[in-house]
Amino acid sequence: MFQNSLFNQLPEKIDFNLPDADVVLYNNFFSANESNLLFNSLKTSIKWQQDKIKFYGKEFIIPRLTALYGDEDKRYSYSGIHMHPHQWTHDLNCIKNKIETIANVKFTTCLLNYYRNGNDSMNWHQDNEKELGENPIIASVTFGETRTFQLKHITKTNLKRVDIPLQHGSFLLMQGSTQHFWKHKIPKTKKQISSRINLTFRVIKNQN
Ligand SMILES: O=C(O)CCC(=O)C(=O)O
Ligand SMILES: [Fe+2]
Repeated sequence: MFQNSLFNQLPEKIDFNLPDADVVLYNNFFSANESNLLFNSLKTSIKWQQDKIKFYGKEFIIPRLTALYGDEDKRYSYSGIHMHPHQWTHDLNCIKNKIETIANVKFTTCLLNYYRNGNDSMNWHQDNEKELGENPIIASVTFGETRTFQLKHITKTNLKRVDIPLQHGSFLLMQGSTQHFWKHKIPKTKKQISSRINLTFRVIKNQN
């Protein structure tokens, strides 16, 4: 306990005040100790897979590993990949409960990304699938290596790109009109870096 209180940094809230968006970052939302434990546990216990996507008739291997967990009745499709969720685990429920106190919603689904090294990445996109509803709320948690999260306004090209380093134990919350007006990505880096686990909690509306 003493060690924790001495060495752990306090959570820090940063509101980016972006036009047409609501993006807030909490650094050190999870303590260093909690983050280390969760990183190691998720790395080995999550059922990671590597998917292929079809783009203009050609197949591409996605440059990262992914996994879908969540409520059993909530399927999720993105980039032509249809995923059926695995059941919530103890780790995921702990993380979900903690972020729900801030986000004020009950998340139904968690899409996880495992970036093995600097060559793994995610291209520009908006999380605006129709099952996420009109104004998607996306809660993004990072464990492991810091990667840069880039945001770019879709129509106001005079606005500068925003680069946000997402650190071990951080929690980024995107909501409101963010997914209508801004796209985001995780670029590759030539730096020799180790792996990062990202969890994006989402609310999937009722499906038939
Ligand atoms: O790895 C990240 O921080 C971004 C993940 C993301 O944008 C997504 O899963 O939709
Ligand atoms: Fe995304």
